[in-house]
Amino acid sequence: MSLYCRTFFRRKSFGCYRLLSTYVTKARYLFELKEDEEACRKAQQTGVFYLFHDLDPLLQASGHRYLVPRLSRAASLPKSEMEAELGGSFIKLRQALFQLNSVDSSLLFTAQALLRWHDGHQFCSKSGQPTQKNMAGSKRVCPSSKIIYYPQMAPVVITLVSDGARCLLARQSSFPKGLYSALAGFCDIGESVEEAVHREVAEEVGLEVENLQYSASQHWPFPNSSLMIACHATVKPGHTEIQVNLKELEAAAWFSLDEVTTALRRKGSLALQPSEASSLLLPPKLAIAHHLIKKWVETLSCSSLAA
Ligand SMILES: NC(=O)C1=CN([C@@H]2O[C@H](COP(=O)(O)OP(=O)(O)OC[C@H]3O[C@@H](n4cnc5c(N)ncnc54)[C@H](O)[C@@H]3O)[C@@H](O)[C@H]2O)C=CC1
Ligand SMILES: [Mg+2]
Repeated sequence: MSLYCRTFFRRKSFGCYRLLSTYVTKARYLFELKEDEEACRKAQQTGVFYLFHDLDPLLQASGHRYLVPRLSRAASLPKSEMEAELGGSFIKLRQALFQLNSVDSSLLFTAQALLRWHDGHQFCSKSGQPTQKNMAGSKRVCPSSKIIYYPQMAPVVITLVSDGARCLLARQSSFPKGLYSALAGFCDIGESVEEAVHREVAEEVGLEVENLQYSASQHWPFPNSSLMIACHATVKPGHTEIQVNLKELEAAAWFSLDEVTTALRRKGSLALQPSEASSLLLPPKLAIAHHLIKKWVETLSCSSLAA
């Protein structure tokens, strides 16, 4: 269901009619499912299911894409029988990233993150006793210590640093060949987003940034659940010399608008053709790093056109 549905309908409230958008109705319904075990049980009878095996979703190949079957009931069969019966395979989510549409990938990201969290929180860290999941899967409770555990995301800042004409991209040795991304790092406990951005940039490339601007955020399930907080920032004029922290990064460099624009036009998978062996590769559209880089290109292109 679209979050921005334009249909409205009437609901009686406090003796008068109030307009509630379908988005608000949906949000209230999801809240009810988290709180009301019986409502959730009923919803499961008519709801649809995504199937996972060891955190890998069941996908059906369709040309160059993957479709995500929505099943009307949960079943429990051995893996191979399930795959044969449903005409699909359980595939690593990371491998299928390029072949999923954005709605499916967002739902699968959330579902996988939730399953992983439940798997890792079977026991209370205080009493050592087994915890119990509520019907909606939105929390786990320890009957002995009464502690309630809620699914967590680790805040991560991701920053595209610019010197006005170029942007700074970096790579880790684990990245596919040629791939460069924006600087990312986990927030330390007690830190604000601003402090984390300043520290991460200083730590990873030895630069001080200013003019911090929040751009967007994204839930990212790999390797655990992170809330990616994406920002733009600039370096102080004349202070552009990079000192790469080789414990964290393999390389970092400044890239021109032309280089980045050309790389953005390159489509498809993260594998370079032999003829492009030395080319710059950028993160896929699904990743918030891609959004940051695209936004930087658009802003810079507009300002150079206006000049
Ligand atoms: N969606 C996107 O566009 C992008 C997402 N990312 C994600 O951002 C995350 C952080 O990026 P990195 O450069 O690896 O972070 P980082 O620069 O903070 O370095 C990772 C190291 O930080 C430490 N660390 C501190 N708190 C941690 C925590 N809560 N969980 C795990 N390690 C923690 C560990 O020693 C770890 O080796 C990664 O999980 C990566 O998948 C990174 C780039 C792009
Ligand atoms: Mg990092």
